[in-house]
Amino acid sequence: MDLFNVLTLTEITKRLEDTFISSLLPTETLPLNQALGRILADDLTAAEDVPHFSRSVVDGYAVRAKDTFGASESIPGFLSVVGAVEMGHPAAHAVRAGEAVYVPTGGALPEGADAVVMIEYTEPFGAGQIAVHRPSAPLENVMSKGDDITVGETVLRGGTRLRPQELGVLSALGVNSVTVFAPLQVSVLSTGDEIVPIHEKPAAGQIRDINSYTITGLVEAAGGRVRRASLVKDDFDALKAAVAEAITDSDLVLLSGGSSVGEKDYTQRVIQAFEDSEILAHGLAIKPGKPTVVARIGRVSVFGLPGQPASAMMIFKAVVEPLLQKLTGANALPMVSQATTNQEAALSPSLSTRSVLAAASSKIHAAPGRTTFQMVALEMRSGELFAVPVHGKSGMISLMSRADGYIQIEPAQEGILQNQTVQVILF
Ligand SMILES: Nc1nc2c(c(=O)[nH]1)N[C@H]1C(S)=C(S)[C@@H](COP(=O)(O)OP(=O)(O)OC[C@H]3O[C@@H](n4cnc5c(N)ncnc54)[C@H](O)[C@@H]3O)O[C@H]1N2
Ligand code: MOO
Repeated sequence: MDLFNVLTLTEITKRLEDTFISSLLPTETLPLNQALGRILADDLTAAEDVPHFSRSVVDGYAVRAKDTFGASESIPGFLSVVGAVEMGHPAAHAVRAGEAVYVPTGGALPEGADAVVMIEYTEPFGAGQIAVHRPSAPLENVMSKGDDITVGETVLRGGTRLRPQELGVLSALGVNSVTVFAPLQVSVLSTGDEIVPIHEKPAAGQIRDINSYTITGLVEAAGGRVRRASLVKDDFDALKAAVAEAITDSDLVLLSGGSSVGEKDYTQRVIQAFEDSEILAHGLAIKPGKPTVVARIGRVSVFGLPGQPASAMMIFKAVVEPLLQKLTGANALPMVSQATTNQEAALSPSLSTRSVLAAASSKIHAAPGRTTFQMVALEMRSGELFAVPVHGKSGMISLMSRADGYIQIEPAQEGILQNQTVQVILF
């Protein structure tokens, strides 16, 4: 196959960074309830303490801890109850020596008190007295002012993807709108004369369009916005027109099919027909997914993903997603792990990926000189987690559906031995 300009994963990642990562990305300010999954543009400093008053974390009696020292089941301490805290109000009574104030969970800690005894360790003793059966340590059952978040603290870093818990931090601080990076606009173009829309029954020789759905899903899961997902025939002019339209409103164009060097594989020729275009790579030293085109038209990054559904997904995960993350301002982690062993890889996982360590259930072969991606299913066997290779042709979509994740075998590695610990990057 006459692919030229074949680059390794490390090389293409570097080229992509050099070509596309510019300094400032567009931002927008959104109400907090629309910011889930978006990437915070700037560091956020707490303007107040959370909580901004000391609170009880249990239902019980606010006390001075030293008044309870030595209290036990057989020799309780006795305290006078001088009041009760109302939720949503500051404590109306201070606690002095020998006194206690009832406080519900989350209620304000009265002045003078430094601990709360849980109600189950007390007993009413008549005449406004309680018996305390257990000693309390200072600050026991108390969340002090600023314990959760301290004023002046950098609570969130720019580049953080906002998960539900980050929205929680922002709400605790009363931040009701946030500045986030604008999502990347993406066009998904699936090519092939044999591909039919999924509502059609394919005739012999035809197949339904899988890639539009898998690639759209991958883009959306990575925080991008799909402007269009269209099917295009294997026709130079039709493909050129589709790409011309896509680059008017997209930051990233993802073609699939036609990236090889067959007679009707137009991707590379169409890209080259645009002014100010550049082929960064045609062919990657990656398995699967070797016939990939990586290019630039103006400031738009254009990928010709392999037509095989599993390969197209894999190339997206390995090459496109790290770029997409970078371009949307996600945390400045390195785009590629330089790791040569799995131990190192475990320490430098790629962007926004989650991984687990597991033992390889069998020997896994690798393609010499290429980065090999091996799909695996995870299985628990007698309390140990195993990565079981999922084998099949890269045209099989069920292969991806059976896989929980994949392992990345570096070009210098010969393969994986049975029982060797591997890092499984989860889908
Ligand atoms: N002589 C050689 N032929 C091929 C080589 C090679 O090294 N030498 N590499 C093979 C590999 S590996 C791949 S991957 C494919 C990639 O080729 P293309 O990117 O040009 O893709 P197509 O030929 O158009 O399609 C390949 C395959 O995928 C199916 N396909 C395409 N689009 C979709 C879609 N949207 N939904 C579902 N399936 C799709 C298509 O029907 C083909 O079966 O090249 C090999 N050939
Ligand atoms: O490399 Mo192809 O992308 O195996 O299917």
